[in-house]
Amino acid sequence: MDSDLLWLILAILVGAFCAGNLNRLRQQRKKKLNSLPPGDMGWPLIGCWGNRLDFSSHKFNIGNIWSFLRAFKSQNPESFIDNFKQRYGPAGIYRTNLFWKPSIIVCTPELYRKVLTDDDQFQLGRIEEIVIDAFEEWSEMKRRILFFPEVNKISFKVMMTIFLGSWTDNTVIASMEKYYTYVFAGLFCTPINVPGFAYNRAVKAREMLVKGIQGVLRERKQNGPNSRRGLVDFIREAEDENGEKLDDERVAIILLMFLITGRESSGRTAAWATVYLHDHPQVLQMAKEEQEEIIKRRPSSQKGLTLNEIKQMKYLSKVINETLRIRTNIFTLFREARKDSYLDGYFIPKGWKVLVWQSAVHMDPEIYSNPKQFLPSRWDDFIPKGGAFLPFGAGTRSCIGADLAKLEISIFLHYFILNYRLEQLNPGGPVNYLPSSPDPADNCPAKVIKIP
Ligand code: HEM
Repeated sequence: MDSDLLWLILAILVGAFCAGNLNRLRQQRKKKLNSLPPGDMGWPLIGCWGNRLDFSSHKFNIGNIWSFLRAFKSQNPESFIDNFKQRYGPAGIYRTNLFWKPSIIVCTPELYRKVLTDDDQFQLGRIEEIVIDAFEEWSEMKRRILFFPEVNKISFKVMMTIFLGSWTDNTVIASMEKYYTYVFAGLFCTPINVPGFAYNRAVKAREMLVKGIQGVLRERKQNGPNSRRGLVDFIREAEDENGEKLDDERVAIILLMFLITGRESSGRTAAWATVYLHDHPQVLQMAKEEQEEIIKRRPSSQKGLTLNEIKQMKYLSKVINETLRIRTNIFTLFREARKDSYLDGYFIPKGWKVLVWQSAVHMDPEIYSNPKQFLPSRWDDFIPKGGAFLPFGAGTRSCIGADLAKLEISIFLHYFILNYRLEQLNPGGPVNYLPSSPDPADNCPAKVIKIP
């Protein structure tokens, strides 16, 4: 994966962006240091004892990565930012050192938007490559594929690339996908750990997956640093104050968590959006016109999509919202009452689960008229009242991959809408809502046809 892209993803996940030209900064350092936002550059390892703000030695600075990982591991990622707020005031902008990069963290909506609208230079190359290659392969087959599982494969590849880096061998990714599929199936079956049962297969597959990731990490140690590194490289190199690192098994578990939470949901949403677009030719036409306009405005020297272009896809984002509403990925979210409490005047005993039934809210005719109708235009100037549209959850457990998911889905739809057509075998066929999320019962056999 491009290092720019990796950093973009990190920026989306933690709301940070890295400082730019180091030489220029060094020259102007004295003058500018005083105007840096409040914050600290974390713990030095070697080489920068004198001045924590010496950017020239940031490579040797483990920075704040350990507190970042600790917050993440303790299921309370916000505590990382809360800590800054407590120590340096509520400005919402702080300096730090994360993943060997001196960084500015921004955490107010205004600043967040400002940062994200300033970045024409980001290239989304590797995700685009994965998507384009898959479409070419499908269309060249000239026969039906099972559309939903195939889109999930793309999603898996994108996530592995972000996690492991763009130089990871395709065959390694393919074998890991096979094991991952068993692990995922194991989440929804009876835990009978006896050979021949799905749960036992999942346990074994998990071991193989961990071994596979350990193999990749070992190979990296042998081959030395590589510029196309992935998130995993940063995580496993991080050390705490006592010099402790996460072992490979824990790194593999973090990867598994990302895959389990992100792979099917992004893939499913991209696949349903494609199906809905093809079932609604007028909507498809409007989406296509928007994408063509974006290409027309593009300078001839530019290759591939930029983040700014994705932000211009206003109509497409309504298509994605409408898909997330009508095909809610996780129909209910769970919480547990930690103490006896009251909700809307009703008593909730300690230990009882509270299920937030998302799909009921998303299909409530009082909020969304004709809720079963796929109608992206309902999002024109429509801001749902609090709690009425939360496909990525809310609060401390909300989805950390929401921006990445929207990015991936937008790239997928951009290339599909402009270049391909979906010919389904059974349009409008039955849908399975269990074990967890809506999928076409027949996995949507379809031909992907290249538009001449
Ligand atoms: C359309 C795509 C996606 C949807 C609809 C979605 C939805 C959600 C929802 C509703 C939650 C909250 C669960 C709860 O409150 O109990 C959640 C959590 C989470 N999501 Fe996503 N997600 C998507 C994509 C992704 C991706 C691509 C990633 C990985 C990069 C990801 C990583 C996570 C993680 C790690 C959590 C757990 C956060 C925590 O417990 O602190 N998700 N997601």
